[in-house]
Amino acid sequence: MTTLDLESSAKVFEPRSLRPGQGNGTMQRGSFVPLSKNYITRGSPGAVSYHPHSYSHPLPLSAAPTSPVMNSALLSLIHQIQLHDSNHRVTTTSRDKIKVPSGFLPSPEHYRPAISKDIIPTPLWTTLPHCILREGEPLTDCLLRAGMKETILSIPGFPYPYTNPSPQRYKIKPIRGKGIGMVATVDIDVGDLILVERPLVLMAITTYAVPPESYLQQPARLQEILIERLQRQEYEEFFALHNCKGNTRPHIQGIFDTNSIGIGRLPGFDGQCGAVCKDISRVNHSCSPNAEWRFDVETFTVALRAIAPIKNSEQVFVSYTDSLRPRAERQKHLLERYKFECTCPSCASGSHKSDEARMTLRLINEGDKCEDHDDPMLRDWVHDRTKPDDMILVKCHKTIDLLESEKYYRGARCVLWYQRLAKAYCALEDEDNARKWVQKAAKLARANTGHDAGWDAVVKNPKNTDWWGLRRVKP
Ligand SMILES: C[S@@+](CC[C@H](N)C(=O)[O-])C[C@H]1O[C@@H](n2cnc3c(N)ncnc32)[C@H](O)[C@@H]1O
Repeated sequence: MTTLDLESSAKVFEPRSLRPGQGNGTMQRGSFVPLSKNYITRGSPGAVSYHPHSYSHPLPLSAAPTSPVMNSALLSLIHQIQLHDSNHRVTTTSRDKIKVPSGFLPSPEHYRPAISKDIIPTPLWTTLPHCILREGEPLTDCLLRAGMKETILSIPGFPYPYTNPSPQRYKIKPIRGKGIGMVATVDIDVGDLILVERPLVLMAITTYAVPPESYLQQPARLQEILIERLQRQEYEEFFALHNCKGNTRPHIQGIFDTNSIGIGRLPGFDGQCGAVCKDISRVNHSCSPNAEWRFDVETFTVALRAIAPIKNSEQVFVSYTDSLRPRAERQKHLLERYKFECTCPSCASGSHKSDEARMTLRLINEGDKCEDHDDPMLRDWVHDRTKPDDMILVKCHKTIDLLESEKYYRGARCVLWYQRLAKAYCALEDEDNARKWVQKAAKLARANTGHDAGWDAVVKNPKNTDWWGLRRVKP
């Protein structure tokens, strides 16, 4: 575990509150561009203001952190253009074929910069984003490492606007035997957004992968300083969260260890980060989860989306563990780490059927040679006419049957089987099945990435894609 020097940390402590009218408005490295009146600071509705950047970085930065002067409509337009311009660009003119997205779903790490070895992992307490776009929008108190804030602020257009579904699609309420949980208040389809939330707090955790139980254990004082910075409402919301660790460790650490959401890597730091949210941290666990969270650095929010259909009044679940592991291992991990015994259908059934199905899925994943932009299984089938026409259909249907029997729809490896099946039906010119599976692939792509990843265009017209007829069955 990395140890952090509190003495030197004090030098990089940034004030919490955003006061109106600060800064001189000149742009230099390490300072912000003043914001337009569309940016509103906390506690000063409508004020023209920004957060002065008091931290001076010892390293040359590749780009000055900027915050463009533009309104949210313009930001949203730029976002659309950037999305359209990404690797997964789709062309919808009738002349060109629609490109079916290849390989895995896009990685959320496209902003990950090269990390300078000179960066010392000094902690930096700060508040992000540095401004808000709408009155009442929450901010996140962060414990970062040197260089992270600059890298995040150098993302063009940061922070992007975000909106929540209206009316609200969930409520937080007591659940028998599970403390508090989240329940759907409408029917929610696969890929649909349940909510988007700015975390209460966010922490850069480690520079390397470590066992789950120890990875959150920052020195307690660092966490305390972070919590002391919270505004009154967020402070109360943080302390209202569950602490499953009792008095085995400081209370704040217990809350972190119970409620932290692993959000992976953030720009400017090669280690893992975690966030605690007011509502998303209330979602309980199932080994057959119906929802998945994903951190989006541009909006600085966690989005919770359905990965399986959720009916009105049903509980929303995520997975706290590697749910393809055998039941006994999952139970052990959940009991040690979160102090509960899982009673989800897969754990409760007590039969070996679920373990066997999950073991098969694990082996299938491990043996799968699909890489980012190359899927040898599909490529060989398309080009090698000696292979049976239904080879891909049989493999995909077998795997998807297993996934569906286990109600397991998590991650890019799982979505890959739906993508493959959709492509195979396009290649075989089977229009009805192509439409059915392309639609499922599109919904799961959205559930896993937050956007359609190029699949919506394929849904509209599978016959106009570059996969259509690639493996036309000879008459
Ligand atoms: C991140 S919190 C989830 C919200 C929590 N239920 C609450 O009351 O605030 C994790 C804790 O919720 C409880 N929990 C989560 N999933 C559960 C489940 N499937 N069965 C029983 N308890 C569960 C455990 O106490 C666990 O330590």
